[in-house]
Amino acid sequence: MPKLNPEQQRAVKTIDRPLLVLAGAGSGKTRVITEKIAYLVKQGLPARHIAALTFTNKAAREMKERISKLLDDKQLRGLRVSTFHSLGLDILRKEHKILQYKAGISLFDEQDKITLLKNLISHSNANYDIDSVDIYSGKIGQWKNAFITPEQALSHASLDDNIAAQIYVDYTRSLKAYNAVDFDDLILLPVLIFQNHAEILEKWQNKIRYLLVDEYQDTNITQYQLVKLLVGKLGKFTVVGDDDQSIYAWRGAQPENLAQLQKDYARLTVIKLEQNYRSYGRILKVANQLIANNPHAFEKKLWSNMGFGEPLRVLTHKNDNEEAKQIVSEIVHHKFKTGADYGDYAILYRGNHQSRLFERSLREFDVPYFITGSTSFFAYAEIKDILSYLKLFVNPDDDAAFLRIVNTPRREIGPTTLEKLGAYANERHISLFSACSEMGVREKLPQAALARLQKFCQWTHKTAAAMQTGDTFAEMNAFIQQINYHQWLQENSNTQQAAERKIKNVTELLEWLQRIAKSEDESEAEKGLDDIVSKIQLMDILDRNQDNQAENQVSLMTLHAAKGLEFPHVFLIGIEENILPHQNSIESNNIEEERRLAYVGITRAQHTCTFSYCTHRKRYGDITESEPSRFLAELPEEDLEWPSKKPVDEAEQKIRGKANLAHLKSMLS
Ligand SMILES: Nc1ncnc2c1ncn2[C@@H]1O[C@H](COP(=O)(O)OP(=O)(O)OP(=O)(O)O)[C@@H](O)[C@H]1O
Ligand SMILES: [Mg+2]
Repeated sequence: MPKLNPEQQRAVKTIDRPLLVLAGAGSGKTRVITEKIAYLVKQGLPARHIAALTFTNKAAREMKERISKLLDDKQLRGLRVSTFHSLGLDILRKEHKILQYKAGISLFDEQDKITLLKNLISHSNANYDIDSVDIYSGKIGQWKNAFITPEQALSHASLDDNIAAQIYVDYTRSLKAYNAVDFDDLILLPVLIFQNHAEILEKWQNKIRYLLVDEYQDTNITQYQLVKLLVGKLGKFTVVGDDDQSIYAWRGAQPENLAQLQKDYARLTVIKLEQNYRSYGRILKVANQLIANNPHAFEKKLWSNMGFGEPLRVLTHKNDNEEAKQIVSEIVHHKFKTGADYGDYAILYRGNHQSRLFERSLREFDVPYFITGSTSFFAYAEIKDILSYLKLFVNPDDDAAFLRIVNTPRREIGPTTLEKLGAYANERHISLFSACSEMGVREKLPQAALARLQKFCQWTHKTAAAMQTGDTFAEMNAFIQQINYHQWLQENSNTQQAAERKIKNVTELLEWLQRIAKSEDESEAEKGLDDIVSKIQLMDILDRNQDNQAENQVSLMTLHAAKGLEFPHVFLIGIEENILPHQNSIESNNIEEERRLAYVGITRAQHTCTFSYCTHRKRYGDITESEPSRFLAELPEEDLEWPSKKPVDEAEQKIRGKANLAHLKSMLS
């Protein structure tokens, strides 16, 4: 490992006061975090008192890996390196009683949330509009991220937001009735607990005596509250971030949190790192010039002594099919010429849908690849089914799980029955499962239908008990047999092949669950069914298939997913108006965030960075004309190369015109 530079060393050794490391891409911020953890342990602070927080499981995993090279197993024991959300889940699972939650809390994902909201809307007499369900859902998320409770939302909401605020109140009440929380609650509820119960806060402050946060610019208001509460007045923390890489405003991120730190902690030390160890100088120069077009609250410099490097290429294509083909063929040739590994290449894009044509070309060329964040294993119906059963065993009040599997496989429990049951449960503010055993429901449902429901409930109880007391995994296999699930999959698949694939997925899920149960984990010794289920639920929501990439595969991912990573060769594709910058951002005049995204993309590159755009592209079934992104015109002309001159002279002229204009402007100002 090369030595840390003096500023990095200062950052590692500053432990007696709050510290902010504010620095550009590739300057070693994440490295400071990992080295600092090792330093703290070697200074005598046991690892179990240290927590490091990141935003994705992938980042957490990478960080753990880096630290394990610096410390041995014994020194590492109890170290907490996790996402904000899994720390929140941990707190909630230990302290749920204070909020009158029962053990076995269910975690609702976005789809569960929408289903619940729709259900509330359809059973309510209030003036709710089913077509606005996405808007309500978004609003509720924004409130939770801004640390606004339902009561506060209701009393402060504008006329426009009033209905959403009412739904927020109902939604919160229903979640509680189902013993469920949503993703945003994983931060919000721990903050509420800490704010209202000093003794619990003190316990956690004692547990976590030093806190480190990576990518701090992406914290939202509620996350900042959590950090503030945990570190207390002493402010034993290190946070690192880069305001130019703030790309989660749409999820409530507040880059202002960087400035806020200075106001909240008078003793805050700010360290800036200026040397970039990742990229060739030219890549850095191009990135710096692009981001200079954004206003800046903090002045940062960034230089590299890795050598200047070749000009960055801009490839133009006549359509998106060609783009995919040519880039894949470039990669194959380049690899052949230089002896690089496929793992050295990354194809980055603005939206997930852009990966499709590339996948096809990669397969045609027989190039191994890995897509981060594509359709998740957890999105498969059979996986959702089995997980819903398990969720229901852990928490019978989980209505989302109940509805998913009460009639899968078929039990002759139809929509009319469920509708009547739902109306009754809603009236009484209880879960569907509880409603089945109430006296009052007898008047609402035909006897035969109710008998079938009750039979299902009894079976659920019995199986859940067996799973909790007996051999969990043997019981899991047993229940899947009892419900004849494999046969049901056979009957409900179009081909034998599809059925086999689904059965294989189920087997894989069971193996995975077993691995989770066995995996040694920082803070938990016991691994009951509810532990396993909550772990896998969070994995599902956070990860969406970001799991173990094999070596020697080309990486495909969105710019958002690429944050924090680095690759020798980067292809930034679809650098076109309405894609990057995204159409929505153009319409809402939010170009700065798009520029930061482009900056994140360019700064992932170590040796080469190639841009590519098309003059025509298929959108919504039609061929439409595409214009190169305005960001290309903001880049220094002398550092770009346009190899494919012929077919698009005109477009290039246009860009060069703009580039000259930008150049002139920058000279004049
Ligand atoms: N002092 C150093 N000497 C040599 N290499 C270093 C040094 N510090 C960091 N590096 C290397 O530089 C690269 C970038 O470091 P790191 O990922 O920590 O940067 P970062 O500031 O977190 O970047 P980003 O803003 O993209 O998250 C890594 O490959 C890291 O190993
Ligand atoms: Mg980093």
